[in-house]
Amino acid sequence: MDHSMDRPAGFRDAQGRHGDVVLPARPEPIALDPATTFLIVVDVQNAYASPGGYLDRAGFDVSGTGPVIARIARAVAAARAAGIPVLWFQNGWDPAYVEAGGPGSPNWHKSNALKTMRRNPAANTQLLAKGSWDYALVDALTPEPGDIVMGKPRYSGFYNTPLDSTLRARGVTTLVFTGIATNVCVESTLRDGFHREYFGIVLADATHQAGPESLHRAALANIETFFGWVSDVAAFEAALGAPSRAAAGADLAG
Ligand SMILES: NC(=O)N/C=C\C(=O)O
Repeated sequence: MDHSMDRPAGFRDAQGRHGDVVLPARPEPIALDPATTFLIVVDVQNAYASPGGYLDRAGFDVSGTGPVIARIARAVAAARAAGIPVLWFQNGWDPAYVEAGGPGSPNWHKSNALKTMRRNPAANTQLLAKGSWDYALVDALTPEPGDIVMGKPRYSGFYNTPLDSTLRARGVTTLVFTGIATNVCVESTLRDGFHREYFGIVLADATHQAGPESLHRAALANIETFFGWVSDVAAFEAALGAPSRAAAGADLAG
């Protein structure tokens, strides 16, 4: 069924933004135009989502990532059906770790991946190294032709990447975020986007934290209050006229 007639065309939201799609969100609904919107999938790599990956080895709980990945797949399908481009980030560095920075870089001191490797050199693991299983996107999510796959060397997707020029060349104003981790790379990229005049929206149930769940909630509260908008996958699907599994009574966790 074509739901496009159910939506008010040319809606102007509380921010005065104009868009054909109205997305229910906190702190208020936000209008978006699929022609000027990107869906960003942040770092859904084995490192961040799979047992045996970097976060798991560093002592972070990744047991809740499965349902999140399933909801990311739904958001990706809804975006593609609406003509919204999908951009996949992969966090990491060259196998020699030049891009990670040495002791002169705060990244060298703060990265838990680098610290985990230094703590146990005998394990000889190459966490987040390009070309490794750890760096690869999870098997359940596969970019398609027409998607953009972009590496990034730090938490923010804007730092030392062609993200800004890629978006500006396409007239993009609005970024819809999914991925891992809510409180690190998702929040960092959304914040950097805010400072470059991009409207950032997080689909909360398509993100997962690094650390305790309280960090996920805190990041979302911070984003909702200061930097952007918070919505969810069922609302995104419904706003785009995609069939929503939630509306059909399906298990949201699945
Ligand atoms: N993708 C992320 O949010 N990464 C979080 C931590 C790290 O990369 O060490």
